[in-house]
Amino acid sequence: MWCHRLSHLQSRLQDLLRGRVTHWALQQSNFKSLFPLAIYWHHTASKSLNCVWQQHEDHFELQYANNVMRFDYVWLRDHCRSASCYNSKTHQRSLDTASVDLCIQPKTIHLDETTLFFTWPDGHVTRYDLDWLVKNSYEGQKQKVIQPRILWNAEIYQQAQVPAVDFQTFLETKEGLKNFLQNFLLYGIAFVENVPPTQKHTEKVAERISLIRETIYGRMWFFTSDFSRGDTAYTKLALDRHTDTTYFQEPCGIQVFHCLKHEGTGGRTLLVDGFYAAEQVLQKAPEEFELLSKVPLKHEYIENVGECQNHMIGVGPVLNIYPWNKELYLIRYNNYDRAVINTVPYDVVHRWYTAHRTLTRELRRPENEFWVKLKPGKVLFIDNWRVLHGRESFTGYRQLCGCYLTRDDVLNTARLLGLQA
Ligand SMILES: C[N+](C)(C)CCCC[C@H](N)C(=O)O
Ligand SMILES: O=C(O)CCC(=O)C(=O)O
Ligand SMILES: [Fe+2]
Repeated sequence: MWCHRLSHLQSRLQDLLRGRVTHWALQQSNFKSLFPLAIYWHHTASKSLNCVWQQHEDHFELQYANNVMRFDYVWLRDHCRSASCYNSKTHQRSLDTASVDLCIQPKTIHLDETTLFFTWPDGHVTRYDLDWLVKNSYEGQKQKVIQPRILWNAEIYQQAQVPAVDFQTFLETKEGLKNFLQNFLLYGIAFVENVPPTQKHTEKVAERISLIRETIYGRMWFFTSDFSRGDTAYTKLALDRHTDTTYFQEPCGIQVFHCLKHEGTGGRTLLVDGFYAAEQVLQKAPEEFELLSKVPLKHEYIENVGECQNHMIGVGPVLNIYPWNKELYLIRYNNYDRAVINTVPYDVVHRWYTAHRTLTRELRRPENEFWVKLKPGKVLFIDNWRVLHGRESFTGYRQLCGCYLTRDDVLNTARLLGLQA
């Protein structure tokens, strides 16, 4: 932003020569204090408001409600909520951001009660409520989590005694739905019980909270151990903990399981909170956590069984975190479907394997394993971006039905019910 600084400095020097300096602290003679523009802190008249601000050369600084916030001038112009810049009916920006001068600076700034007024060089006025700025500042967001969660191991989950919601209550009441979603958001798993054991009823349950995500497995799927598809899921073999569809660019957000029938032994479902395990890695070996969040890998699904021919590739790190607050939002963990690692130099690969081992060790701790036998009538929702699932090998005839859900639509439902998601 040199254009900014130079032109500003020039006009300041001109002001100095003409003796038109207003907010210029001449008594401060050290070099550093001469050049940053704003030396002058503006205090509010009312002491109770406790707000001070300063107009710097390239940003606006605001201290309010125990926050120190810095705002870029283009940002301040871009977020203008005036009628000509923002359509409050559609909640969409009308302003063409590309028309804003990247060196823009306000001509004047003033505070009236709790509203800041920025007057721009063309005379346009932007107003911001102080609380809106606090809520929407980077500094404010950085300290907030996007989604509150309760991380669990088997004991924590069992002690929490999270109730399952009844089928009728879930379908017919807003509270039933809201309680269910709140638990799902907090723990990453939730159950609906007393569901008639059919595919149609399972679909109804799924549709109560989201659109169903159709994939190569269909919309609603129904499977047994007939190897009708080229994947170990369609056998009687045990499956170690994993998340599904790691080979999609966006892995499916939620998985719904309903066991419609099992005449035989074994076949219990294993659930592990991947975020709890990742948190242990962060505590014990932060540099390994960081590596797992930085190294991108491929997962792959290659199928060639009968009519089913598919080749899916998804790329991304094992741990996905928001860069501004480091919050974990997606774990991609499937050792069966992990593709050849060919995107990483050998020395990083070795460190990656070490980090992956640390995470695997945490995921495999028996105290982190929650085992449950799925029974007809009990529908399980799993946050496939957080909780890993697996199964014990089994004997006999076992039918499972379910579907994947689009994460956006589940969160949409939750937000409309007033939940933080
Ligand atoms: C659930 N359903 C049986 C339809 C699909 C199974 C997908 C299995 C695959 N290995 C994965 O983990 O993504
Ligand atoms: O058979 C099961 O219980 C689950 C298999 C599985 O991992 C899947 O279908 O995604
Ligand atoms: Fe799976």
